Amino acid sequence: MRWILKDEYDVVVVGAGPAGSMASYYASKNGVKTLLVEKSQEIGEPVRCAEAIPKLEEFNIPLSEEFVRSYIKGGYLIAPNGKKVEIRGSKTEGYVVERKIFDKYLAIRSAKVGTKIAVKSRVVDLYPYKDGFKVKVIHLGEEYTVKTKIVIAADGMESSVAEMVGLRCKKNPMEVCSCAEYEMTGVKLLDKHMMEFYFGDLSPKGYAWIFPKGDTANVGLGVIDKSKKAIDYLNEFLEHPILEDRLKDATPVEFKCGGVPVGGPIERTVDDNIMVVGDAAGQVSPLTGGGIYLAMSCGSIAGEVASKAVKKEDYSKETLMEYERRWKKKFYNTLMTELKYKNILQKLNEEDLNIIAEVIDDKLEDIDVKKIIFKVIKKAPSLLKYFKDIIG
Ligand SMILES: Cc1cc2nc3c(=O)[nH]c(=O)nc-3n(C[C@H](O)[C@H](O)[C@H](O)COP(=O)(O)OP(=O)(O)OC[C@H]3O[C@@H](n4cnc5c(N)ncnc54)[C@H](O)[C@@H]3O)c2cc1C
Repeated sequence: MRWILKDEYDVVVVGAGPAGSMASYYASKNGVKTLLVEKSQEIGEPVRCAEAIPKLEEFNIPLSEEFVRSYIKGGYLIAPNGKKVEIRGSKTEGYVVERKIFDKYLAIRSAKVGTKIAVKSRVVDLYPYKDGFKVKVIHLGEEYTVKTKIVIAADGMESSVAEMVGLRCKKNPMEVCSCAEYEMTGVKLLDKHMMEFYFGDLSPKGYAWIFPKGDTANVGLGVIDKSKKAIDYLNEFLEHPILEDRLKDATPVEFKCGGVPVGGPIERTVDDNIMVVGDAAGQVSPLTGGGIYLAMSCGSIAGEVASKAVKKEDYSKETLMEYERRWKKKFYNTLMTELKYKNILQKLNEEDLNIIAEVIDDKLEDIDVKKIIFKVIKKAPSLLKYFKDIIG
């Protein structure tokens, strides 16, 4: 490991989550000398995730791999009065994976095309110098300085790297949804569907979920609220009468918790010699808190752009802006629209949520939110004030 940290690189990627492993894979695959630095002892651990990923087929990853636990056929939205609304379509189909194995798989795939990987190695500082950055890394108590032309900050929600270079600001923290989750055996599931519970007071400004995961299920909840811990909300949720039948034979086998940045992406994700990707850039669905697909997609773009920059020997902000243009073109509008929906959902009380569930009682093949809004307003004109912005 030590010799790896004594070398010089074209690209140093900080963080071996899905964003970092995809970025390093595409940089190395295109012949660029790449180092992936991970502070944890084991890549993929501790797990902080409900592990559901849509559109995994896009990434050319064999889905026969041992990390796939369940195929998700669709979902049910469950209202406070217990009403279930089935949703199907591209937004709800996907896979639940074993992230411990999945994250390792992605990192190993990257190593196979040439990425050097340093675990138990924490990036603690960056110093600009004429050719790029000197990256200060602590590995087993010893300090190393690694020179690189480009840094890709994929160090997750609490990204210190983005802060070090002024692309994120401590004074203006991201809006964070606090999550807690039990993986449980013995949960009575609804076929191959995930369930999402919008229950107002039980999960303030968030929602609760049950995702099938092979022999087990992830049962969790996210809240934007500081008055109580997410685990306390979760324990209350588990006691809710609506879950009595589903959980009567359930036993927790693992507890997971963490935060998801749901306030929308940061505006600037690029500067000279640096790009910020994944949770570090707030590339997370504000509505669902899902970030793996976005981290993988944006990480892939960052890796490709880094390799082009190395070939051109131009590491300037102007060249790296291709990354920002590409990810924004693909995702920015959707993320900002989801942010609007999330802000509306947070204002609705349980009665309003019941009305919406009533209105969208049909099976939804592919969610057309505008159609739903028109139906909701027809049934409950008092809700118009919330949706005015969206329908114009
Ligand atoms: C409870 C919970 C449930 C979730 N459920 C889902 C879900 O079902 N589906 C979904 O799509 N998303 C879900 N998410 C969100 C998802 O986990 C993230 O969006 C995703 O992991 C982001 O990937 P990333 O690579 O950007 O960051 P991470 O996966 O957070 O990876 C960042 C890596 O950087 C490392 N690191 C940090 N700082 C340093 C440093 N200074 N030096 C070296 N290494 C460093 C970390 O150890 C970590 O390995 C959930 C999140 C939580 C908390």
